[in-house]
Amino acid sequence: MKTSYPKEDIKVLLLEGVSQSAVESFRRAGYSQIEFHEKSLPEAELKARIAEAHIVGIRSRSHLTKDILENARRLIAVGCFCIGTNQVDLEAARALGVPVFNAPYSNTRSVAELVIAEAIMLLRGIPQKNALCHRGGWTKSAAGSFETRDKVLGIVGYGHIGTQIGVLAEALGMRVIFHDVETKLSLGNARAASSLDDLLERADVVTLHVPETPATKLMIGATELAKMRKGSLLINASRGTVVDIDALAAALRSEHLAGAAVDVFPVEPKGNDDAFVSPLVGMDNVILTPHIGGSTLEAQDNIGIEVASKLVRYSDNGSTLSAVNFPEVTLPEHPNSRRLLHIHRNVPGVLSRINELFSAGNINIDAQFLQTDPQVGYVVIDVSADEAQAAILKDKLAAIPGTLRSRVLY
Ligand SMILES: NC(=O)C1=CN([C@@H]2O[C@H](COP(=O)(O)OP(=O)(O)OC[C@H]3O[C@@H](n4cnc5c(N)ncnc54)[C@H](O)[C@@H]3O)[C@@H](O)[C@H]2O)C=CC1
Ligand SMILES: O=C(O)CCC(=O)C(=O)O
Repeated sequence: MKTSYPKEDIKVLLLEGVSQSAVESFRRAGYSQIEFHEKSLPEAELKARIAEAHIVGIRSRSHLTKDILENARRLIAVGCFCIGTNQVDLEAARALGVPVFNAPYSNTRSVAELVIAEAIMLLRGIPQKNALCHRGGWTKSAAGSFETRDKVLGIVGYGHIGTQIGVLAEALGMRVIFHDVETKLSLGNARAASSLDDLLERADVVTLHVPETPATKLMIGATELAKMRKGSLLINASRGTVVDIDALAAALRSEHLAGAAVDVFPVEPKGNDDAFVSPLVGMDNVILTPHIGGSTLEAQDNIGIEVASKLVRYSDNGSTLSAVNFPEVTLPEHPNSRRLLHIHRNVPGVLSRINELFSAGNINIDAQFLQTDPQVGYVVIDVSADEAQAAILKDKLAAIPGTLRSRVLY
């Protein structure tokens, strides 16, 4: 059957060593042209490779800027094999008619477990004791070493990760307070702090779980660090832009903070062979991890399956359920119809032009699905048409002013 993109022609570009479960999911779904890279690509190479691809899968390192997306003429969808989507210019992707998918849940437990482990380690002063032992030292002492029980954990960003941390922390006997821009249902005995400052002033351990947005950029700077309790601890496994890293280094040097655990950095190496540079390097009381909060085999395996299946579903069936930048439609299968997709700028008149086209051609519409957001309209039309009629319709759809993408799916 003639479609706009026969499956065997669809090129899938997978970067940053996304799990093999993703590769297997694409193969099982009948996609054979899969290009897999262990690392992120340098910008020029990324631009060149993505220009050939119909589907691209990335993690947090590859920045899909407006320029790169506009150059990716064949691209139909982007998969972020992670939670964060700040590395993609979502507006630019939407304006080009490209939905972006992610995995909003699959690695949250892994981050939560790491944060709890780090809170225990920091409260016991283990990072500095461990470092000293490695240098042949020995400090058998209880000074500066605390149980988690009855300590106050302040969670900034009480979403999927923050709430799980709260539940795990309460099981250890910690008292949990949180701050969020939204009103949130408290789980267990957790209580909302009256403000970020209130949280910073009360918590023994502050842990950050907000997304990267303009509002969270440098949310924790010198002023906020000064508000934290003397001897308290900071954990950041959210995004490197959330904390002023030089101010954090200064707060640790002055011993206002007793320690920190940092998984994300304003500038991160592009891959495992690149050097890591940070003002926190060499501080024994700081746990440094290479952005591996969500890097467990379980999480990566699940993410691979979750995101690949969303991309396959969009490519095979047109469903955009859970796209982060795009009108969402869930579509039933109509195997006896032909399915046409039309993505357009949401301006008056497009829908009537689409419908006129079918009535003028005397083509029966078996089902029609429409979803819009203020910028983009997405229409899926199942029709009784033969192959030649579908091809003509697709060309006519493509000629409607305001069209971003059109496609014969099956
Ligand atoms: N280190 C790692 O490997 C990983 C890091 N992450 C990062 O963690 C972030 C959080 O993940 P989830 O909990 O799943 O996201 P989520 O979306 O479920 O929760 C984020 C919470 O932050 C709140 N928030 C947003 N802006 C805020 C602000 N200005 N002030 C206070 N609260 C604000 C939201 O209302 C929401 O409740 C992700 O966006 C990602 O950047 C996620 C997974 C792995
Ligand atoms: O594992 C990754 O590549 C990124 C994890 C992360 O930061 C996320 O899921 O937002």
